[in-house]
Amino acid sequence: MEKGASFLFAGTKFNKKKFASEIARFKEKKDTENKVDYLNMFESVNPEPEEVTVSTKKRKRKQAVSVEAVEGFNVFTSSKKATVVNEENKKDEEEDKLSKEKKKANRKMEADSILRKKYNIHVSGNNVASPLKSFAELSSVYGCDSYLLLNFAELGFKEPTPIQRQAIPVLLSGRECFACAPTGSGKTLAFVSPMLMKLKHASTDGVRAVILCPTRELAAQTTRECKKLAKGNKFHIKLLTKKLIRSADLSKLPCDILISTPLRLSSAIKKRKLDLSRVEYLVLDESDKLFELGLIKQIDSVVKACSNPSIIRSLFSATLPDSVEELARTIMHDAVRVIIGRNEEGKLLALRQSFAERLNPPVLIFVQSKERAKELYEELKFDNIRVSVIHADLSEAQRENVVDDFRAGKTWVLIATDVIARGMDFKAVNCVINYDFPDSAAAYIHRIGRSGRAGRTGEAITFYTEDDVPYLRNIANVMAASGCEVPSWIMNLRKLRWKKHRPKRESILTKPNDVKD
Ligand SMILES: Nc1ncnc2c1ncn2[C@@H]1O[C@H](COP(=O)(O)OP(=O)(O)OP(=O)(O)O)[C@@H](O)[C@H]1O
Repeated sequence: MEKGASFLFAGTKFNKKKFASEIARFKEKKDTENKVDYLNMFESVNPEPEEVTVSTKKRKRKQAVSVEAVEGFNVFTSSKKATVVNEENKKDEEEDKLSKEKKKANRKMEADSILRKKYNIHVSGNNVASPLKSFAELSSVYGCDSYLLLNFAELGFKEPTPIQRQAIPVLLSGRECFACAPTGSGKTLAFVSPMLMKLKHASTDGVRAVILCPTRELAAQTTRECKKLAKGNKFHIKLLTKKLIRSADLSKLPCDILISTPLRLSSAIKKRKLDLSRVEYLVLDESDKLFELGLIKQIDSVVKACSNPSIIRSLFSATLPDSVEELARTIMHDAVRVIIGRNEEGKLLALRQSFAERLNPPVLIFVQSKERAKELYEELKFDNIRVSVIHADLSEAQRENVVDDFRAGKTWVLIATDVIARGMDFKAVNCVINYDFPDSAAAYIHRIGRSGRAGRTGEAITFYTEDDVPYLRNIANVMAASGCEVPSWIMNLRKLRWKKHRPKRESILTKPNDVKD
């Protein structure tokens, strides 16, 4: 299965003590009342819809205009009044400008999100550059030299692939990036093109860009690709070979882009044959394989040798194991994460990975419908964990059995929906996993209230996909108030009015429905 996990998830510890009074209030009331209560309590609602603000402003502006028409006759008699009117006009103009800019920014965000959805691009990070609509934008927006576009055409590349659409503008905007896209999806062009565009021309100032590949064969292949893309420009593109290390004085070698394996490059650094202090771009290609091969020490020495403080580092990978994420986090600053692939597949992978690393039963998993509860059960039942499911299609007696088994520790993981879990008392659940994002703040509190009962702390993990991002801010306050560290980009999101948020999600099943075991 493709391991390109296109998911995002966040964990929070829910402090039951801190929320004791709120939970008590919640329990006592009916659902609809609760919703209002919690929305107010955690300020999840924008109390002033934008429409209202805009129309108020319009009214104000109209008033100012009518004042101006009358006051205009008095311009010479009352300069004070004229100044006031002028100032008001200026203020109005500024407000107008701001509102236009805001609308433009909103339109751009919408267009970006439509494009990302179309190409299954998932991003995280602040102010992520817009995805490319076409290769032509490289020239119209980013001033790309014509040779590169000619080379694309000559190679028969008509449209950017999804990873190219997003990773290229991210790197061109000067951001660090870690990108995950399936094998054969055009990652090489995604990191080589911005490199060529930023380096602009060949120089003899020493090594300016480094690409690390896990094996000699891959390094040689990347060198060939790189040369094809740079055709027409006189860049010095070198593959670090044994022969090159032996024969040349590397410090004098004209080299714009150096491609190597970590082993070979770190050994050249050790022998003080290379100065990498001017490197502006460092790419770790196939970073998942670099780790599999245990090359962390060598990678580390290369990262350290590339000591230019304004260096842009990027990681490209076909899968996204924890080791790669961890490295990305330690070596990069303010990096943008770009993932190409399916959301639901990512969630399932994340769940399996989390169980493989640590399973601390009892674990309660919430999904948004009984169909999805059954699907997730189908996926997990053959994994080596004791899992069961509870949904409305089970008889009363069956449901009771399921709950009894869970309480007795016979099953470790229970999959449930909000409806069925309401009112059931699962004692001492260690971890609640919101596999599907809750559809309201009330549901979130209901769910995480199942963990860490009787004053103990519990863990809550919430998976979210692109569809859920607009609603993240609405649970952020609850998370923050319970002592969880919430990333600033989530806190900076706009608060939305909670609609019943239950987006249509892709099936959880990795096998088509008609394939039976
Ligand atoms: N925009 C494009 N349109 C058509 N073909 C492309 C495009 N970009 C790259 N290719 C071609 O797709 C193939 C795969 O590209 P590439 O090797 O870069 O993929 P990759 O994601 O790096 O895969 P791997 O993980 O196997 O290294 C290559 O033959 C490349 O020339």
